[in-house]
Amino acid sequence: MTTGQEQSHRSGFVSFVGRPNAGKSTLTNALVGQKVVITSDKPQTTRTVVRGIVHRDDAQLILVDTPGLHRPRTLLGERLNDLVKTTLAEVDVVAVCFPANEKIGPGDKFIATEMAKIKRTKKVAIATKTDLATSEQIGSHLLDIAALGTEIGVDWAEIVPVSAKAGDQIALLQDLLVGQLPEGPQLYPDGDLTDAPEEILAAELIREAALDGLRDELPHSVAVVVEEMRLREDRPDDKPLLDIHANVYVERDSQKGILIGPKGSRLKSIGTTSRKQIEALLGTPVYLDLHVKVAKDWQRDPRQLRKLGF
Ligand SMILES: Nc1nc2c(ncn2[C@@H]2O[C@H](COP(=O)(O)OP(=O)(O)OP(=O)(O)O)[C@@H](O)[C@H]2O)c(=O)[nH]1
Repeated sequence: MTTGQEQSHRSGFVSFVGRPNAGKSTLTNALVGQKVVITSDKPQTTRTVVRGIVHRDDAQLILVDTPGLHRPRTLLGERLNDLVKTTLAEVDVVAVCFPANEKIGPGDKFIATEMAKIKRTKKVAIATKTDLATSEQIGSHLLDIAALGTEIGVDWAEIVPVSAKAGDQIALLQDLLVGQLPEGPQLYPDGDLTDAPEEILAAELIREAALDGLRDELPHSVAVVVEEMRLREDRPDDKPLLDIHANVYVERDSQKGILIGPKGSRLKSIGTTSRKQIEALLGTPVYLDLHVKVAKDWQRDPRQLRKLGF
């Protein structure tokens, strides 16, 4: 039993929402202090619910990254929206991201209105990407966020301007989010940055590298599955090597050609880029074996979706 002298410990779950490209993934990484979630300049590329974990002496903040809420166009889109809603009803805090360099629009309003329906969860508003806005813009953006709250009936527990890129106000945001958490024990062991299986993290990094430089319509067609990941046997203890075999799935032959590139050049650079990132994340040298495969129209096929982990 505590005597009242000790500092209380808080723990809980926070989820970032906001329209595509609002900066949710970048913010998750900035708060955790390490890259655990893929970021991309293509909207709606975040698919897996990966948690980043912030460890502090006084608190544990578990960040749940969700795909952007959007009107579903395919079966995949519907699954994503279901995933988002289930996640949001279970977290302690929903942090709604409004990019400071853009006016609040119908998309933001749609999301904030959906959030207003989730009564139990506390809501925090975050003005993201403040490095892209002038102080006048930031000022009126904050007023707009407050006005939106009044209009749709959301009581913002906090309204915080931040820049994940510049690292501005990230520590303050961390404090404010911790302040919204209930008292509770540490939920994850020290040092865990995420509870996503390493296979999922590796698959996300490969997917991110594969998407780099692709045109708008292709990102939705790319899925990555790590088929096998294991330490190679008969290696000296101080020279481990992790073997990873992964498949990159696309929906059509033409897309396969694009991903592979002339003489396999694109696939090779996808492999090199993602291998380095996986090595940095897991701290082990990696041998990465990548194959591109066609899974016809996988986004519309429930069986294939399950196989690809959705
Ligand atoms: N200048 C600047 N750019 C940022 C900042 N945060 C994110 N970005 C950029 O904005 C783009 C989108 O960022 P993400 O973090 O992937 O956005 P998201 O909300 O997770 O996107 P979805 O997965 O599409 O929902 C990327 O190109 C980021 O580099 C920031 O603080 N400043």
